[in-house]
Formats: sequence, C-alpha cells, structure tokens
Amino acid sequence: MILDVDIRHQQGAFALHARFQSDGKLTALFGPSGSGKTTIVNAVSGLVQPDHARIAVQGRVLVDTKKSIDVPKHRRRIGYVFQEGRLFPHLSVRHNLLFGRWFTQRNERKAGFDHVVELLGIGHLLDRRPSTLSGGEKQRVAIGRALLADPQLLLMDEPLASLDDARKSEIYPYIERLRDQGGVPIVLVSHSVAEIARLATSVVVLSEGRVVASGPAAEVLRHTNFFEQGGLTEAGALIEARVLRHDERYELTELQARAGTLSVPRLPHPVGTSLRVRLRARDIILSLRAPEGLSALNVLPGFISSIDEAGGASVDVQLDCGGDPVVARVTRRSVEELGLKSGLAVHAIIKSIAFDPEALGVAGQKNIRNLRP
Ligand SMILES: Nc1ncnc2c1ncn2[C@@H]1O[C@H](COP(=O)(O)OP(=O)(O)OP(=O)(O)O)[C@@H](O)[C@H]1O
Repeated sequence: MILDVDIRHQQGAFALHARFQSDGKLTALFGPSGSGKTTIVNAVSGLVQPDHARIAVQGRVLVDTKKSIDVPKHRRRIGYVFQEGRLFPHLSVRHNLLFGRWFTQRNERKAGFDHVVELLGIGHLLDRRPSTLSGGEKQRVAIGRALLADPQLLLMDEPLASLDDARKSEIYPYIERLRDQGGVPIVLVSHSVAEIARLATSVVVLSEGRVVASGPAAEVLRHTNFFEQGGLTEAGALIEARVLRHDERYELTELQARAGTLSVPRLPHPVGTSLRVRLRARDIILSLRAPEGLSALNVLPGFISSIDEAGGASVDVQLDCGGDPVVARVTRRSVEELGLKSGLAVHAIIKSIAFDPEALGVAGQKNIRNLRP
C-alpha cells in the first residue's frame, strides 16, 4: 500500500476525520474549499501534528499517535511542491535543483540529475534565474528540486492553481511522465475534475473533513453525486482508447475504445497512442434504438448495468458498452418515460465536440522506469 491514512484532528471549529488507503501512482485529493485537503497533506509531511493518527507511506509508519511514533519532518522523505514554486531567486535553476540534494545523504541519492532534468524538459533553463521563467517553467523546476531530494512520496498542493489554462496544458504532459516514469508516487490536491480525470489513477473525495469516496479514478469519477460541489457537470466515465487514424479532410481523429470508435476534433497525438478519454455524464444522451439522421458522430451500443438514485431530478445511468463503463446523467422523468432499467439495451450518443482536450491524457505506460540513472 502506498498510502495508508487515518487522521482525527480538531482545528478550531473544523473537525477532520479522514481515513483512506491508496495504491495509485497518482492519488488526487478532491473537495471543496475548507474540506481538509491541505490539512491532510500537512499531516503527511509533518507540518501539522494531528491529535490522533496513523500515517504510513510505502509501508513505513510516519505517525502513530498510539505508539508515540512521530518521524521528524526532515526524516520523512516527503517532497512538497507548493502552489507557487518558492524557488530561491538568487540561485540559478541548476543550483535550485541541486539544493534539493543537499539534504539527502550521499548514499541515499538515487534520483539522477540528468534523468530528472530530461523528464521535466528543463535542460535549456539550467543557467537561468527563476525571475526569467514562466509560471509553468518555475513549477517544473520546483518539481525537479523536490524529486532530487529522493522522496518516498511527492505531495503537490494545487501546483497549477496559479497558472492559466495554456500553461496548465503545457505542464500536464510532464506530470503524466512523472506519474508513469518517475518511480515516486504522487499525491495531488486539486479542485478541478478535468485535471483529476486527466492525471489521477486514484481519487479521494472529501467533504467537511470526511472522506465521501475513494478508489480507482475511473470508479470514483463515474459517480457524479460525489462531485456535487463544483464538479457535478464535469464528472463522468474514464475510458482508454487508441488513436486509430486522423481524417485530415474533416479535421477529426478516430479513436478505438472497447466501447466502439469515437470521432473527436483532430488531436496532435500520433496513430497508436493510448489515451485516457473522459466522457462527461452530462454530454451523453440515451436512445432505445440506434439513431438515424443524427448529426452526433459517436453512438456506442451497450446495456444498462445500474441506475444510481442520487435524489433530485437527475439520476446516473451506468452502462456497460463492450466492457467500457459509461455513465449518462439523465432526468428521472426520462428514466420513467423510456422505461430504463438494469439489463436494457440502449445506445449512448455523444457529440464529438463534447470531448474536452484538457481532459484527454496519455494513458499510463506499463514499462515503468525508475528514477535511477
Ligand atoms: N490553524 C488553524 N486554526 C483553525 N482552523 C484552521 C487552521 N487551519 C485551517 N483551519 C480550518 O480547517 C479547515 C480545513 O482547511 P484546509 O486548508 O485543510 O482545507 P482545504 O480543503 O485544503 O481548502 P482549500 O481548498 O481552500 O485550500 C478550514 O475550515 C480552515 O478554516
């Protein structure tokens, strides 16, 4: 188990009682402002001393209040990347990066400088000062500095929150590479469902200091009711699809998923690339018959596997489309009028334009390289 957390902590009027486990390579902590995300990462890193807790990272117990275990923060081997990079302004990028190593004993140093630099694409920045870098470049350097201290876990507390969308898109591929090739598990605090859909392998959803859901990203994201505050319209299924071909004439790309083929606006990825695709529940319409004369390009046949009654006017209809889980958020009235029930064959219709390029990420690779030189 990468992360095993059980914390009870009173902070003024706020009570945190969070318990979860994760063995994901990138665990996202999601929840509205004030739900306790930062308090959790602070307790893991040692910045907050919880009242009662047991926290283990990769099997190593960092805190166990019952046994009076409280590993000092400099011995925890936790890398921390803050919202703003907090680089040393008077040092070059190279020296900012090397600073991360000074706290690691020589015989414990495993992360290779060149490998980290290559992974984050910062080789051309090494002689520059932080003041000359863009926000996204600063964050990549901050991540590199944390990695070079050879952490057992990398905590990122909204590392992209101060960046605009263009800068975020620039940095996502590096975080994907870090997740797939970095060899260090990551905990990412995020407010954005699109970001989580793109990057996370596991998700923990918090509300008012409690864990309301946790598990593999694809499992958690398809239950839209967990995302009522802020993310409801963003939640949906995560499926894996391969780039099949590009259609230059119409500027479309065809993707092959287990559920069928999907046409999306032209993507830059080469044929054969494996992608994770988010299908937002709100973008899916259900039909009992195969539609004809429709302008939507994507129709996936499937069966209803369950109907989640979340209360209110809408329900989540969970589908099995050729082995891919798909979820449609429809009105309770449609469920009644169409006679939707488990086992019924339906067609899920998705507009091609509904695919959000922000949330289209490269799927994790099987051959994980370690951070060894
Ligand atoms: N030192 C403190 N004393 C009293 N209350 C605190 C203290 N620090 C945080 N809190 C409260 O604890 C709660 C949880 O805060 P926390 O920062 O963990 O939330 P969060 O989910 O990270 O929020 P955000 O997304 O806004 O960063 C909030 O209600 C906050 O006001």
